[in-house]
Amino acid sequence: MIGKLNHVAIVVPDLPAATALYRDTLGAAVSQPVDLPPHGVTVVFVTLPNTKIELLHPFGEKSPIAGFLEKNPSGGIHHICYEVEDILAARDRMKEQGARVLGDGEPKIGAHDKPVLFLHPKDFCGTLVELEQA
Ligand SMILES: CC(C(=O)O)C(=O)SCCNC(=O)CCNC(=O)[C@H](O)C(C)(C)COP(=O)(O)OP(=O)(O)OC[C@H]1O[C@@H](n2cnc3c(N)ncnc32)[C@H](O)[C@@H]1OP(=O)(O)O
Ligand SMILES: [Co+2]
Repeated sequence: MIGKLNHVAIVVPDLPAATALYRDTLGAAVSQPVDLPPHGVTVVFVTLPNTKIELLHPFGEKSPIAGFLEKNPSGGIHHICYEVEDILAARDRMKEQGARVLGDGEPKIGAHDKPVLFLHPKDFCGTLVELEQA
């Protein structure tokens, strides 16, 4: 059911430093930072030939990544995002299979203006999974 790997997300303590690392040291194409208040994150996208890397930093008081950064002060891989053709069909299938869909179960519009959902890391081998409608 899942398709392409859309992105791998890394939570970072210092977004300008991480941007410089990917742009100058690794030589990648890096976007400007974008604040996404409904998601509680500021995001920088690194575009690679076959996928993207999402550099994340908490935005606002109630960021869902604040706890992760506290536990991983130098940063770390936070989630992996797979594309699906139909987000609502994917959600219903996940529920039928017994996987926990996070939040209220309704898709939100993600960083690429497409609907996204998150699945509990304890149900997917310790990895937080994001599904994005292609
Ligand atoms: C905009 C966008 C986009 O691409 O379009 C984005 O990606 S936005 C990306 C940011 N948005 C999200 O992440 C939304 C979905 N995330 C959430 O709802 C939350 O972050 C949770 C995944 C439920 C975790 O919440 P919180 O850190 O408050 O819970 P917690 O500390 O009680 O964690 C419960 C257990 O899960 C583990 N845990 C927490 N976050 C984890 C992660 N990212 N990867 C693997 N394990 C993780 C904890 O260590 C703990 O395990 P132990 O009990 O064994 O210690
Ligand atoms: Co993401």
